[in-house]
Amino acid sequence: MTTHLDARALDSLDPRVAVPGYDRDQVEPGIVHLGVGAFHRSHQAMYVDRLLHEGDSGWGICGVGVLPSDRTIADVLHEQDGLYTLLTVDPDGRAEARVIGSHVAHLHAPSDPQAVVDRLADPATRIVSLTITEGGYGVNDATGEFEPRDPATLADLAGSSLPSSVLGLVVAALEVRRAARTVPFTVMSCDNIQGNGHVARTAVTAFARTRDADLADWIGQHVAFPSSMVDRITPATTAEVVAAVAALGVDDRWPVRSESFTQWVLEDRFSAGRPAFETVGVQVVDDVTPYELMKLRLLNASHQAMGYLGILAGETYVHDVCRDPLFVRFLLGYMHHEAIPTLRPVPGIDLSEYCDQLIARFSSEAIRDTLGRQVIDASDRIPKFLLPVVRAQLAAGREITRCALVLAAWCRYLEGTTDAGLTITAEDKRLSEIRAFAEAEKSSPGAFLTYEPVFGDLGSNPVLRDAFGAARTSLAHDGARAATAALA
Ligand SMILES: NC(=O)c1ccc[n+]([C@@H]2O[C@H](COP(=O)([O-])OP(=O)(O)OC[C@H]3O[C@@H](n4cnc5c(N)ncnc54)[C@H](O)[C@@H]3O)[C@@H](O)[C@H]2O)c1
Ligand SMILES: O=P(O)(O)OC[C@@H](O)[C@@H](O)[C@H](O)[C@H](O)CO
Repeated sequence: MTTHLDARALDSLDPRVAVPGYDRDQVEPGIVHLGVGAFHRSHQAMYVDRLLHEGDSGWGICGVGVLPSDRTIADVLHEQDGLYTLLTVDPDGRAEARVIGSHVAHLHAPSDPQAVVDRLADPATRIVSLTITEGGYGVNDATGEFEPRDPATLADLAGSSLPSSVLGLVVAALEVRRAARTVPFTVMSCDNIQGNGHVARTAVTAFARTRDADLADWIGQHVAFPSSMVDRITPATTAEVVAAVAALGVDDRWPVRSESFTQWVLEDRFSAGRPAFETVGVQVVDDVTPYELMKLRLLNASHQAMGYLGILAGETYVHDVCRDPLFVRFLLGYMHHEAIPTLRPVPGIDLSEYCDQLIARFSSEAIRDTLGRQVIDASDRIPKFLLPVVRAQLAAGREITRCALVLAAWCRYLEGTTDAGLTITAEDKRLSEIRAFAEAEKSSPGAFLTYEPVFGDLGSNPVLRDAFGAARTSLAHDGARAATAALA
């Protein structure tokens, strides 16, 4: 017997499920969040739920779906009065369930773009936060220039009457605020990108400049774009997660399950005020860079390091790979010998302990994270997570053999079959382009590395070309396990 989750159900839920202990009717949405995916719901919305428990009712969230495919999610949240269940599990399998109440409004931009612009332009909106994926900003990793490729941004740049992209919506609202002399909101990116604040600033100001140079200058001077390091492993919701929540008596069409670990390190730069994030576990700092580098190069790059090799070796789950001593040796070897030498000291963190903790987090069977999740849109992720390590190591004349094996495994993965001959279905916005370079590699060694949108000028580096060539040969002749063993 389950109870449909909505505001009326909160008083009668199973006591194992914690519920909002504040009056949601009193909560004002001071934050508008674009990209209400799994991660936002396990992370930022959970921190804001804690804030609301502390009595700060001015910082609720209005969620916005920007893609047409976000319609279903908008409908579910509407049916559930914005409520959903967050299930957190630790590596020992202990679980906690909590209904998150911080989403008090929701808009679907493709259905009503003007309503989104109005909400963003409303003086009550003081922070606009984003989780729109690494590829959502249209900034070229190799050049740092704004070079959008997605149709919605291109249509907005071409002058469509109502905006359909994140940048179009944000810039349209900033234009209204400037004209009305309303203090501008902060744009707070929570995507896994080094210097995510700088990247967001580049994208927003470059987009605005195509409209009005004065507007772009005003944004550059007055809008704050704090950078942040965000961390909580959150796989996509599956039917199994829905069933786990139903077993607690809650009929929730869109719960989310994450690990219990969570971290958020945030720069203290806000143009229209901020909630007391530090009271609910956020580390508010002057410079987030060392934390970002640590997380992206150790955690996210390790996901890349295990993804392609693991899939070629026939594995499906992150925890299976991370309980295999061979892959653990390889991952720790990558972390200690190739990633850590590129990092700065991180205040309060012992990097060796951090690496061991990562292996423990990755080994958690309870969240059932998949290798498949790590390799979607690899052409957006590899340049942000792994190639900065390659560049820094090459510049210092240090080793890159494990990184080269990961790149070679990505190339083999794109060729489309596992070591056992099973078909791999890759998903990437640039799939046809990048696959052509992987095919060319078969007859022209090094061709893969000349795919400029990903590798930039790295493709001509002789050290990388040699290491990549040797790694690819090893993978082709011996398979992923043996090639990994040779470097583990
Ligand atoms: N899942 C995690 O463990 C995790 C952890 C830390 C950070 N993140 C960051 O959060 C991002 C989203 O992860 P998720 O797990 O929520 O994924 P998800 O697939 O559940 O959600 C992605 C969201 O981004 C939106 N989106 C995607 N492309 C967009 C575009 N071009 N314009 C506007 N909206 C767009 C989608 O509509 C959706 O709401 C990641 O790419 C990463 O940068 C994720
Ligand atoms: O979601 P992405 O694209 O940034 O990267 C995939 C994973 O590495 C990532 O989701 C991690 O699980 C997350 O960054 C942990 O905090």
